[in-house]
Amino acid sequence: MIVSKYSANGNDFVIFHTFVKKDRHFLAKKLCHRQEGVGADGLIVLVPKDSKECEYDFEWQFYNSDGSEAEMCGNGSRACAHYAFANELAPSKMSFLTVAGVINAEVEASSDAKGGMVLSELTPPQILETNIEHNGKRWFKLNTGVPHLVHICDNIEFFDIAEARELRQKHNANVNIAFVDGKNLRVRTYERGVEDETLACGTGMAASFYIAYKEGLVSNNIEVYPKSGDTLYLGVNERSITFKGEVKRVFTAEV
Ligand SMILES: N[C@@H](CCC[C@H](N)C(=O)O)C(=O)O
Repeated sequence: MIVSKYSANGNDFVIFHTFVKKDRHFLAKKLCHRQEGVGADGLIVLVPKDSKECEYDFEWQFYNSDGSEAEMCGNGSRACAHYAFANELAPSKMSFLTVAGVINAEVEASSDAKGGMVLSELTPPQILETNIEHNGKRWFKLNTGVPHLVHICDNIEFFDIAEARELRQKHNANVNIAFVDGKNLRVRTYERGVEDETLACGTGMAASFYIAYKEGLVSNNIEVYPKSGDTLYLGVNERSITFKGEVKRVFTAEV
């Protein structure tokens, strides 16, 4: 099979397209394995939509590296949009169906086959809890396509992974710490399904940004810096959160 490997600010994915819609959680585990597979945080499979009447361009299946299926993946949505456009499966402005709902994405005109800037509009954020207390820290829980916990911290250099693991289990959510850096935000994320910190998490950056915005700590248009050190541009309007950043096609190969 021919697959492409993408990096969206360090969050990496194996991507392919097929006519066949079926369960692929074993394949995800195999392909994402860092030593014995291609190596990635997740697997994305583009499949055709159910009928011509559907208003989106295609559907996707998303799996974490441990084989679990997730409702959505923000960085994956940008990598997927670039893949779809580069492989002539969709126009540069497209929409596709995820378990969380329809995602709109746009691949910028300056992009080429190797990558470029891609914007994704996430499903409307839902705040679930605003006052979870754990080890003397305040956590927010919200859904930006998948569930996230967010803590606004005063030291982004220290991310307690053991604590993140506990919280992830207890709340079945990804876990983020966010630091207000001037007008912008630094974010680190422990990802469910990867079961470790990743270099970037799109829905995690969006969740952190939304909480910081709601708490009056940042404006409605800011830069967000994930662990990889890259810059993403996040914005919120009355409908949704948009985020934009570079994606790179690392390689395409037969595996
Ligand atoms: N990396 C993703 C999120 C992927 C899903 C997540 N690990 C989960 O299981 O909830 C992103 O960029 O949003």
